[in-house]
Amino acid sequence: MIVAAKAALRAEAQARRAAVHDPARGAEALARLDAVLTPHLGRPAAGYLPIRSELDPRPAMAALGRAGPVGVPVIEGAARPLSFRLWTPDCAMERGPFGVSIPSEPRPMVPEVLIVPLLAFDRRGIRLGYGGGYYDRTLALLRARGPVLAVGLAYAGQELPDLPAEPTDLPLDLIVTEAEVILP
Ligand SMILES: Nc1nc2c(c(=O)[nH]1)N(C=O)[C@@H](CNc1ccc(C(=O)N[C@@H](CCC(=O)O)C(=O)O)cc1)CN2
Ligand SMILES: Nc1ncnc2c1ncn2[C@@H]1O[C@H](COP(=O)(O)OP(=O)(O)OP(=O)(O)O)[C@@H](O)[C@H]1O
Repeated sequence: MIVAAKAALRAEAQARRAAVHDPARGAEALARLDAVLTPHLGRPAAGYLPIRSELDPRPAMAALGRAGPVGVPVIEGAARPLSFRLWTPDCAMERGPFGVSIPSEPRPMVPEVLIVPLLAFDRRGIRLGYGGGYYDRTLALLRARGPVLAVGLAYAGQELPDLPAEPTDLPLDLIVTEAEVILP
């Protein structure tokens, strides 16, 4: 039931995000993201390299990278948590699974602060992703090891009133949009 409801929402959420994708909105969201991340500069962090109409977090990742290690996610296989490879703005990249760019050099790192991509979110911090369950498995693993800050980065137009949630869905700690910072 929930799995089918999520699948139907994904197509709608992709279209909604594509419709609000915009560099000016992205810049406003990144200004808010910088303010949120400033107290965490120096902690190991992870961002992501955007695909489709995802908001581009690379300016924030570059700032984090001047203060500490920054990684990006790598799919290790279905039903497995993500791993993270060290990323710098000029590092050599290659094409990974699902057309996502990953650093060619597999220098592993473990993030404590994560900028998380998403298709849709709600005010409770529930997120809808592409459906692999990768971030849920990854956050479960990282949170079992120590304190983690998971920050969803999205356009305000990606909000939906009440996303269907499974027991494995772990809420985000914060959601940053061009309009506001949401504390679930
Ligand atoms: N930029 C970015 N990097 C990321 C993620 C992400 O959401 N965004 N991920 C977050 O987990 C992981 C990649 N996960 C992904 C999973 C599926 C698809 C995808 O395109 N799925 C197809 C369906 C494919 C199928 O059914 O076989 C689709 O949505 O059309 C893309 C990325 C790791 N890196
Ligand atoms: N920690 C977990 N342990 C076992 N199964 C999990 C876990 N997290 C998620 N799953 C499974 O993965 C499936 C897909 O998860 P979900 O719909 O939350 O993906 P998503 O958050 O949209 O995708 P992604 O995180 O890859 O962007 C779920 O239906 C669930 O069965």
